[in-house]
Amino acid sequence: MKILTADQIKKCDSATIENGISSINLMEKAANACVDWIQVNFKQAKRFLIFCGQGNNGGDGLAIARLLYEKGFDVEVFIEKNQMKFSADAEINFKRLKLIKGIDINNFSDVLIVNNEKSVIVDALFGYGLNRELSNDFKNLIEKLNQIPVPKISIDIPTGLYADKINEEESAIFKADFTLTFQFYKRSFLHPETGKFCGKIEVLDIDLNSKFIDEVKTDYFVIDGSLIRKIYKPREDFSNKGSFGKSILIGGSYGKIGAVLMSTLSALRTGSGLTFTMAPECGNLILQSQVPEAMFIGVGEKYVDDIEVQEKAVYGIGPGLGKEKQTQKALFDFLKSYQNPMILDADALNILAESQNLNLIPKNSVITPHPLEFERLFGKTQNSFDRIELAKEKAEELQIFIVLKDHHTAVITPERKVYYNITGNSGMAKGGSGDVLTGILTSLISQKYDIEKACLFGVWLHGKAGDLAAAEFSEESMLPTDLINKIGEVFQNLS
Ligand SMILES: NC(=O)C1=CN([C@@H]2O[C@H](COP(=O)(O)OP(=O)(O)OC[C@H]3O[C@@H](n4cnc5c(N)ncnc54)[C@H](OP(=O)(O)O)[C@@H]3O)[C@@H](O)[C@H]2O)[C@@H](O)CC1
Ligand SMILES: [K+]
Repeated sequence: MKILTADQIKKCDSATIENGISSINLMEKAANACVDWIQVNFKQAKRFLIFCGQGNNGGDGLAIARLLYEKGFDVEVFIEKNQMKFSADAEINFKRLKLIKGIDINNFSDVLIVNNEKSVIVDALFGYGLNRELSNDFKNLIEKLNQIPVPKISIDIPTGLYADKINEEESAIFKADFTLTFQFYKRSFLHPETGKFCGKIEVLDIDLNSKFIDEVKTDYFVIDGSLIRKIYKPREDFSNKGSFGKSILIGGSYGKIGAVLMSTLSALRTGSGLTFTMAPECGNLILQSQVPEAMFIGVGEKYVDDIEVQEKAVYGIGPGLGKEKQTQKALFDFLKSYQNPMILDADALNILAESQNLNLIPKNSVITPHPLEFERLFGKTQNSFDRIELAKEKAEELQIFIVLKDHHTAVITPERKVYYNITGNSGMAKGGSGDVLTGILTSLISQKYDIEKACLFGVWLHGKAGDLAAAEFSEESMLPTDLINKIGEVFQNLS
């Protein structure tokens, strides 16, 4: 799914209107989509307190107020009575609303502390039209609303957030439990500094002009289920273990054998035909007894001191590797003698960061840093938006894929495209989750998935398995090994 900027959404809006539907009817459609969702998800609510701005986001709020009232809910509307100069469509909806006797229209300043647990606050103050910091009056209102302990819904975007950039200063931002957004994810929903204000995101389809959406150019995408269905290749009949590639996971050191073990197990669970673990001898017994399906190649006693080059294999290097001098030398020797794409993670990245010898990374390789590893490799950035920009530069410069791990992991391609993943949960923020991802990616690439597609599929699959694990064990209790055991269920649901 494409992510558009606020500017592009505005153009998409116009293209939709030029194509037949009037702007007021488009607003009605948007409001109806919200009300349909609210009716299903807030059946028990009694009273909706709806805060409306003067633009079209406010217009949506005014239409939602009328429609909810018609469905039998109690509704109160809050506007800035003295300074209101509504947009054309908001004005029409305001007039429609005023015809209804049962809806109180109050001033923002009339907001009281609401303790009724059956009340819901709806934020329709600003949407994608926000183009500057909020005035103090709005900031005070939002701070007040954020204190009220009732469920909160934002229409399109939580007020105070921009659609596609980070706020310049400490701003007051409406803290939603749910954001009902129209047609597209906005970039700000997917970054940690801004996304934390959105709560659960529901994307509501309002039939915006599909030709415009198909043709509009963007570097930013969300990885959704329909994209994955196009990427997924079911296993062919009449095949043998040689048809599904050879994965070699390299890593482990004394005390960190578990990391490479989890990568190995994940590669197997993702379908790798032949799977090897290249690890120090101290891991032999552990690996052979825990993962009998994998073959063991001993390299060193307590840490990896050599990397064997094998034909027609895909290497995933780094989990639990450590940074011993001999290990560093083994990695550099290997990178100097082997130029095929590989997956580099964890200590393999830390070793490269210390040497700053990043040109040794073979073209089309995949690196999987978390934000701190990214910083060690490429330097500090001010925020996660800047981090993505730097990642785009580096992915192009080095001609590699960067899988930037975060709450919403992003895949950045050498063509500077950015794909945000929306599966996964905070139960995965535990040591070991990254090792699982390395195994999954190695496995998919060894099965001849195109590298970009393997990255998209891999991060999605990883998150999806994490979601199934969280549903069974809770985010707190789920382990990376539970996630590995759920990979199969994700494949079952795909086929
Ligand atoms: N295709 C879709 O997705 C559809 C979208 N729809 C809805 O339309 C919404 C976008 O509406 P919108 O363009 O009227 O902008 P909105 O956010 O209401 O702001 C209003 C105006 O406020 C101003 N302003 C800006 N910053 C400010 C500030 N800090 N303090 C004070 N004022 C400030 C600025 O005007 P300016 O002052 O710059 O002239 C701005 O234009 C969208 O989010 C969705 O809810 C649906 O109805 C139909 C389909
Ligand atoms: K809003």
